Amino acid sequence: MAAETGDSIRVAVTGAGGRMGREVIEAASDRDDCEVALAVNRSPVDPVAGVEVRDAADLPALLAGADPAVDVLVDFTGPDSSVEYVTAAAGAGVACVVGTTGFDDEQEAAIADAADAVPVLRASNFSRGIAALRRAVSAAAAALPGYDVEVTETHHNGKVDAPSGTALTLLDDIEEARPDLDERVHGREGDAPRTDGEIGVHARRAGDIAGEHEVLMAGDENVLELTHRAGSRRVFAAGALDAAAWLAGRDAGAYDFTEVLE
Ligand SMILES: NC(=O)C1=CN([C@@H]2O[C@H](COP(=O)(O)OP(=O)(O)OC[C@H]3O[C@@H](n4cnc5c(N)ncnc54)[C@H](OP(=O)(O)O)[C@@H]3O)[C@@H](O)[C@H]2O)C=CC1
Ligand SMILES: O=C(O)C1=N[C@H](C(=O)O)C[C@H](O)C1
Repeated sequence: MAAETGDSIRVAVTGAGGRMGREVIEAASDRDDCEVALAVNRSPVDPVAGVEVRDAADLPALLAGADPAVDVLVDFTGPDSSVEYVTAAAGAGVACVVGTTGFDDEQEAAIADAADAVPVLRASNFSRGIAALRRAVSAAAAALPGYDVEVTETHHNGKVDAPSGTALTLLDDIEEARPDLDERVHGREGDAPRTDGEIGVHARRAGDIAGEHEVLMAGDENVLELTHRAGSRRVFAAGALDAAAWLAGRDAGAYDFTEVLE
């Protein structure tokens, strides 16, 4: 059973000292539908928005001993730690919202295993604008057969994974609508022209840009550009907490952010 309207859910935040972890804790402090019951980080950090940050190595014991219990763990960390934390949450019967990107196939499988035990909701991007962009891109790709498609993402200089998780999601969407596009060309250099099956993929890293994604579709004498820009990380934190409130109390299984928005 999902949490009833009006209930405040108890959230555990991993990576509490990171850019997104801090943003999630700060966003939760402004909401009535959730409270941060537990915050952990690998490295020691000072309290965030008045919330004490505990040692992430103790997460399994902290989850098991939480009274009242934690409802949902919200994870924005790295692929290795995300698998570790989600596995710990599954062991403790705690639902998970996962925003971390950059998983390899083995790590993807480990997260999928956790969804056999608890509800797990993942999204490469928790902004509603990207959810709308995905729908627009799918429709445009299907409507424009034969057009050349290029995806460009731009992020802050601290981002580790490239291309971004969102860019990979958009690429999956484009390939589903245009099965003839079956070769991802990352960056481009050399002396050969573009081939028909290519999708160009470009990752830029600069300054403190929160996240920009652009899909360009070009045919003869007309060009369509669809762009989303996140103004700050607040939008991702709000979406992740909306997802946590939606997920609490649901059955075990894998869920998608688009379901929260339906
Ligand atoms: N889905 C979405 O909407 C969004 C997803 N993201 C994704 O969230 C993730 C985090 O991004 P961001 O907050 O900017 O990153 P930061 O580098 O600012 O923070 C990363 C956090 O994860 C911890 N961490 C990283 N690696 C490990 C590890 N191996 N073991 C334990 N802890 C670890 C860090 O701990 P420590 O302090 O000890 O280093 C830190 O708390 C990325 O994958 C990013 O792509 C980001 C924004 C939005
Ligand atoms: O690392 C980030 O900052 C972001 N990561 C996500 C991604 O990889 O797509 C989402 C957002 O663009 C910000």
